[in-house]
Amino acid sequence: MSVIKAALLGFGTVGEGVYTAIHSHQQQLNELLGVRVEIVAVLIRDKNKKRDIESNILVTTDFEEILNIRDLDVVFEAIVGEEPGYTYLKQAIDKGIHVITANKVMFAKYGQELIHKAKQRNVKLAFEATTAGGVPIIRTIQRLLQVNRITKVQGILNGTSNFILTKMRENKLSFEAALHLAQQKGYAEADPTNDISGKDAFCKLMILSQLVFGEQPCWSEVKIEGITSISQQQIEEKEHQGQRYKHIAEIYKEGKLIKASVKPIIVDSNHPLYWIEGVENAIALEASLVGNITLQGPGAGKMPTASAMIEDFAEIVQHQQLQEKIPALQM
Ligand SMILES: NC(=O)C1=CN([C@@H]2O[C@H](COP(=O)(O)OP(=O)(O)OC[C@H]3O[C@@H](n4cnc5c(N)ncnc54)[C@H](OP(=O)(O)O)[C@@H]3O)[C@@H](O)[C@H]2O)C=CC1
Ligand SMILES: N[C@@H](CC=O)C(=O)O
Repeated sequence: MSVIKAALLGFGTVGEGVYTAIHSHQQQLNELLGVRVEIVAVLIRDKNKKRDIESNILVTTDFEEILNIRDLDVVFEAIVGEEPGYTYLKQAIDKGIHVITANKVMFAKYGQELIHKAKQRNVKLAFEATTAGGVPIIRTIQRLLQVNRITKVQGILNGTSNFILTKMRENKLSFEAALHLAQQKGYAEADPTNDISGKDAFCKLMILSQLVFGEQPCWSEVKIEGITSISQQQIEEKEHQGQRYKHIAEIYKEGKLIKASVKPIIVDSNHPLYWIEGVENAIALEASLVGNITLQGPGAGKMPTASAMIEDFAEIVQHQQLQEKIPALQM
């Protein structure tokens, strides 16, 4: 059986999830792909942290060491922020290594450039995990709605915000207590500023905009509002009126202009997003042929995000195998 060599960039919530998923689903991967997946290296920042990683795996803070691994097939990138993720992924693609990323901050800005680079280099770049955690929204748009013209996307794209709003309403938790819980559960980023300010949902919305419309609106013209100004009292008042606060990201086209917004909206039970609770995300698509489709599922957390990355991985290997059978097939 052939071996696929993989490296993990980052071993936090998501990186560790990918590590666990590869081990727990090795059998399924074997059966599906006819390969054994071997994690050969893990990139981290702090060498002194205790980690449960097999002793034969290279654990390093030096990305060069990973690039120098012979016949490395794929990297799973789950580190934080634009840099060094962008530089590392460029270097990996240049070396002909397939890339799977969860890093939306980096991808919202540099995704197009990396996709272009990957095409030139004939490697695969997959990014399902950047948007809506375990919900297969990227794949749905890419593969299942190729002929449809999508006219509008509206969704709850940040699991942490939705979790906080739900906990404040259902359990009467303070904002701080709910955020703390979201951090403990691995939903919120280590620095949760982007989650609660709306920036995280904005990055995901920009990734969807690129996918759906082939372009993004001018970032500085998009109104971005988070959930920090919503008080417990406001949430309770709305609850008594049968309404809920939902943090909603929306994008549509008006003529040639892309209109986008990210903000809390008060909705009643007639609104499909009223029912989306806790860490769940949901994305409603309006499309020319099919009409309305809503996808819903866990929007953050270790295993849902790892699931998105493993599914990307399976698709890359299958595509690679197909390409080897039909060499003329372009990526
Ligand atoms: N948590 C979630 O539910 C989701 C997260 N994401 C995205 O996935 C990525 C990872 O998230 P998450 O796992 O939660 O984050 P964590 O903060 O839990 O983990 C980040 C990991 O990256 C490593 N790291 C950070 N900076 C560097 C660097 N400069 N060089 C090498 N390693 C580095 C850290 O190393 P060390 O351990 O040494 O500190 C750590 O292992 C982020 O981009 C996030 O936005 C996407 C979808 C869902
Ligand atoms: N912090 C993010 C994680 C997933 O992208 C969120 O809460 O949605």
